[in-house]
Amino acid sequence: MNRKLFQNEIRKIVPELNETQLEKLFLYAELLQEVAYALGLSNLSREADILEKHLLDSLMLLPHLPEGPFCDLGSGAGLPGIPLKIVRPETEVYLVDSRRKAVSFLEYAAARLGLERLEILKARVEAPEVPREYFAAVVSRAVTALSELWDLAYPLLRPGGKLLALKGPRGREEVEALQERHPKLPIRSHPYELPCGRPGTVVEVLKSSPS
Ligand SMILES: C[S@@+](CC[C@H](N)C(=O)[O-])C[C@H]1O[C@@H](n2cnc3c(N)ncnc32)[C@H](O)[C@@H]1O
Repeated sequence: MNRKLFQNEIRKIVPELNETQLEKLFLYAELLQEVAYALGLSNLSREADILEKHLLDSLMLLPHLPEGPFCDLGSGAGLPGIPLKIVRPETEVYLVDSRRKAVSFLEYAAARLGLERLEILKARVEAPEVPREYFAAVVSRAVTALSELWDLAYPLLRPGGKLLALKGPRGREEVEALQERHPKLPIRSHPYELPCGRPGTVVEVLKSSPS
């Protein structure tokens, strides 16, 4: 996907996107291509693939993302957290990853992109320094199966908050496994398809408010 096509696709999701945000998305794509790939934090080396399969894919979460602070669990090179932060600059965001290499890249990228109200934590998400019952959403891609992800995200979410997981073709099986464990848990699946034809699903799991 070239830059022009990317721009058109992004504007379908974020009609109010401004030039600064667009420039930041392109700069972030360059950092993924030049730095994250060399560090082994990204498996894609072509800008066209990075724009579509990393950035556009991450932004598929946006229509489901509530207002309020969110945490990217197992952020790696910043996916999906950094693209979401670029288009929601006022939102408080935590990027959490246990790997030093990932955190060093995240700190470098945040400085180059001039991102504020951004906490980068080198920690396992189970660790006490990650706020509990605080986040309106926990977002995550390519970290672990949905059932385990729910166990990790649940304590971080405020009541009424939601887990938003980007899942590939195995998403349906993972939803069924979680639903079997928790029959009453409100789970919704939002399927999508990237322009290259690759299917994905945003899985949304709600932490109920006490009644
Ligand atoms: C395959 S990478 C995916 C990175 C990124 N989310 C993406 O989509 O490209 C998984 C990342 O999750 C991190 N991770 C796995 N379990 C974690 C945990 N319990 N706490 C914090 N980070 C974790 C790993 O260190 C790794 O960087």
